[in-house]
Amino acid sequence: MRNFQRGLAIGISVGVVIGVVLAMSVICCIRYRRKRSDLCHDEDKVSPRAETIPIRAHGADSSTMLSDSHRGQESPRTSEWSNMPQWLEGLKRKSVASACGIPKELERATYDFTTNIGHGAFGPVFKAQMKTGQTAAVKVLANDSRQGAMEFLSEKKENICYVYMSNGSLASHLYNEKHEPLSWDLRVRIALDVARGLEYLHHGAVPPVVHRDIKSSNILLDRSMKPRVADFGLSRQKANLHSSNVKGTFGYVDPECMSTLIFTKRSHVYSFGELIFEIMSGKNPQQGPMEYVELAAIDVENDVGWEEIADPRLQGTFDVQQLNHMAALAYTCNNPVSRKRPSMRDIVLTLSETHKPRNSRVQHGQNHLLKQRKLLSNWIFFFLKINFQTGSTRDC
Ligand SMILES: Nc1ncnc2c1ncn2[C@@H]1O[C@H](COP(=O)(O)OP(=O)(O)OP(=O)(O)O)[C@@H](O)[C@H]1O
Repeated sequence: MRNFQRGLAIGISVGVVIGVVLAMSVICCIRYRRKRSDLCHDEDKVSPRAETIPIRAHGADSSTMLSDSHRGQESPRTSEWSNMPQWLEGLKRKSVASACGIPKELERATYDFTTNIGHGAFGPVFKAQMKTGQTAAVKVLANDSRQGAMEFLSEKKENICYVYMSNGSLASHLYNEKHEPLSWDLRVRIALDVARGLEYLHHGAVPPVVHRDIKSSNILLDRSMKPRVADFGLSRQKANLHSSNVKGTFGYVDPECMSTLIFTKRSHVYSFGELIFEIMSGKNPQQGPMEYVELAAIDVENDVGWEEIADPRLQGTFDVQQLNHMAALAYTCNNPVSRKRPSMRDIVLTLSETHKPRNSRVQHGQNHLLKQRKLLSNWIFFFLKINFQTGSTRDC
């Protein structure tokens, strides 16, 4: 009996010890997993994540649509890859490859990668006719890519396929002779739509996103010439960004950012100012300093007198008042001191007012004139009344 009791006690103790050890291992395991997933989330917070930006009507991101439906799928790494040319190396990466489904589909959709529609810093871009009936633009990382594989992955992560923008880039319409010159009205509308996209990134997206590479070749136009901001390779989900080196494209980069190495929303505003001047003048900021803006600014008084910057391709067919408003706005965007630049919200308000149909602007102007006249007549009446009263007092 005593032996039995001792055995029972030992059994229970061993059982308890095993139970405790097991419970502790389970707890450790759970804690470890939680920690890992927290780490992953933290990485997400600072990593570039273009794919999380929702598309808006006039919106900012052109990089989702097709890829969203494939998010998280694993890529089938089959032997099909082994026959791919070397410059398709980027497609081998599982997250990139997963975006468009199986590589065979991509090959078929791009007619064996023969439908080249452009070439960027990462490599070639192809037009793809997907089985779903959608047309896509497919970006591929070239071996001699000017931008790194990491940036390619950060932009494309799961987004190698883009909504196809049949009218190509804004840059091509501004500079390529094969396109008709953009009308003035279209230029104003494009500037306003791009501003709305950026306003959304700054004030609508949570957390805010800074694109860091606003330029005319990253503005793509759909078949009804509606613009979308593309190329989120350098974008970040933070309001202020410290960077060890300056990112962006020469000519559009905020000079203040070059010295502080801090990229803010207002650095974005600077690039947008350059873009407005580019849209109005047809001169590419990448081709050198915008001295013509400073020269024109000398003759400007009360925000009037900017006409000389107008693109010669417009042949004088532009609204002078709109041009003056927009140039004055762009000039404030390019203020060397970032805190003196307007916010994207202010910019949208100003551009919307500029874009209003002429009639309502004239109406607005007339109302203003009427108010001024009324004020003047009130003053005259008041002045005469006083004089009359003093006159009659004197007479007494
Ligand atoms: N979604 C798209 N629809 C139609 N054409 C596109 C699309 N994306 C890119 N392209 C074409 O491919 C060209 C290269 O695009 P990509 O974004 O790779 O480079 P980029 O923006 O011109 O230059 P960089 O990579 O130096 O910023 C564009 O100028 C455009 O003509």
